[in-house]
Amino acid sequence: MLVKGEDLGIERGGRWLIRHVDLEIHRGEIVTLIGPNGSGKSTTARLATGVWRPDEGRVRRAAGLTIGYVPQKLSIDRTLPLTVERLMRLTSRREAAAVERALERTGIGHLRRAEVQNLSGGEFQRALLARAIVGEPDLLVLDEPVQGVDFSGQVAIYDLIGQIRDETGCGVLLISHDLHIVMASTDTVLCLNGHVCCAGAPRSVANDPEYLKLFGDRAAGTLAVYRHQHDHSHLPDGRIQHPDGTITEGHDDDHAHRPDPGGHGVGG
Ligand SMILES: Nc1ncnc2c1ncn2[C@@H]1O[C@H](COP(=O)(O)OP(=O)(O)OP(=O)(O)O)[C@@H](O)[C@H]1O
Repeated sequence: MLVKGEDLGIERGGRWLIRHVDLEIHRGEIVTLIGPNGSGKSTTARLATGVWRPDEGRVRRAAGLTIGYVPQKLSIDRTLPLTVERLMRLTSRREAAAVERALERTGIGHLRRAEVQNLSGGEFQRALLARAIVGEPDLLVLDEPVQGVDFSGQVAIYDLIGQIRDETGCGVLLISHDLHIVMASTDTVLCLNGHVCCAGAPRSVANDPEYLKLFGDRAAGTLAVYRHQHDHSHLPDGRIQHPDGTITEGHDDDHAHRPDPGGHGVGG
């Protein structure tokens, strides 16, 4: 267990931002927080990491837990001259070799000396991810790590996060708005709306009436995609076997809309 929060509540200005939230993150597990704007996702992440203390409930963290963080907003002016290398060391001292490894790991080793202001949306997010993993943390906390990234770039970044998890065994607490990707690349989903509406494996959350109520048509869409992904198997020769046993030729466009960046986390 890396982090365990029980019955968490936090009050600001006479209002409960979240209440009765339970959360548990294990080594090697990707836990994703979803929910509408203002539903308490970032607040929950702040409590989990200890940036804020809960007014109710308690949080336990593994002894000596180290955390790498990609914030939702970075308080740097992206128009100021700043190289990627310096961005990596802005808030903590890091060995040059560790910085280089992290940049290589996130696929932007060649951009070490590039100006941050010239990076594309995807490159910038990769730089933030690199910055979060330099210290090889036990837990990665990623608050909307694909902002400003186009769809295929998002899939690639989620795929990368899954690879980092596989290689390092770190736990990941993710905040995401993309229900499709979340359902495909997460172990556990926590659906928030000031409280926990529903939680569990993506499959069970996608079928939960609370989830469907909260996200309406968007949820119905995820469910369709989710069922589509999991109602058949892919044979080694590329053909597709359906639940009734029939086999059809696999077509590339069959999965054109499929967001699964590599099948991390969800069992078939
Ligand atoms: N320091 C604070 N003082 C008072 N209220 C706050 C504070 N920080 C956040 N809130 C309020 O808490 C609620 C939850 O905010 P939070 O940022 O956790 O939501 P979120 O689910 O991450 O939203 P989004 O998807 O828009 O990022 C919001 O109504 C927000 O206005």
